[in-house]
Amino acid sequence: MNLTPPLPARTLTVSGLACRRGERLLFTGLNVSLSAGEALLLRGPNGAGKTTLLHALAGIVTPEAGTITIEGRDPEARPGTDLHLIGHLPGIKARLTVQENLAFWAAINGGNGAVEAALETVGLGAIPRLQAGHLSAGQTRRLALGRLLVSPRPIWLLDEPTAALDTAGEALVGRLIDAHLDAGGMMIAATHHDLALSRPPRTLAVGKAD
Ligand SMILES: Nc1ncnc2c1ncn2[C@@H]1O[C@H](COP(=O)(O)OP(=O)(O)OP(=O)(O)O)[C@@H](O)[C@H]1O
Repeated sequence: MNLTPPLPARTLTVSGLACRRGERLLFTGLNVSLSAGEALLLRGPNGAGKTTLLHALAGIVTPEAGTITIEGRDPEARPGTDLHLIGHLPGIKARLTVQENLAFWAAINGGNGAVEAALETVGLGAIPRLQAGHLSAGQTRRLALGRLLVSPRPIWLLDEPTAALDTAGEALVGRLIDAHLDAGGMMIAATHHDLALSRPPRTLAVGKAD
């Protein structure tokens, strides 16, 4: 699958990261670095802090300590413009159609407008005019994944990307990530499941050591 053009190379370096939520210090001293073409799976039990780490990487949670450095990014660019965060909440507008949702995301993310191709790829090509509020859980997840395709960005942060997906959907996620890595992107996913990737990803245990 060749979905994305060559992506601008980035290096992500996390040093001594600590994150707190309320009274709880979720993790401390977290170090990892990732280069173009690499994938990292975040592992840990419920509540360990995987989503919090993704949000810190996306710049929407302020760490308690440590640094997150993205080398290669345009220092003039707005924060977050070289990454996608696909979280538990799909960010879909229920009253817009399937096609309108992706067109909306392409427009606000400065995308390439390849909405029809993206819908075909994620398996929603037959229902572009259906209101997104009527989609099933798995179809909703597929539409959220379509956002990755209409505005290519080098860093994908995915929270349980296979949630609600059937077997074919799980394979689709693997192919999308493989193509993204082949194009020079990087991907970090919080997941309790293995992803169907062609090359074994690195893993990082998130949570307190005690
Ligand atoms: N805004 C918040 N205020 C207070 N506590 C929070 C907040 N957001 C998350 N938490 C708490 O932080 C902890 C870590 O949550 P997080 O969602 O990062 O875990 P996770 O490892 O992704 O879990 P899961 O595997 O269940 O998705 C949890 O105990 C959660 O209740």
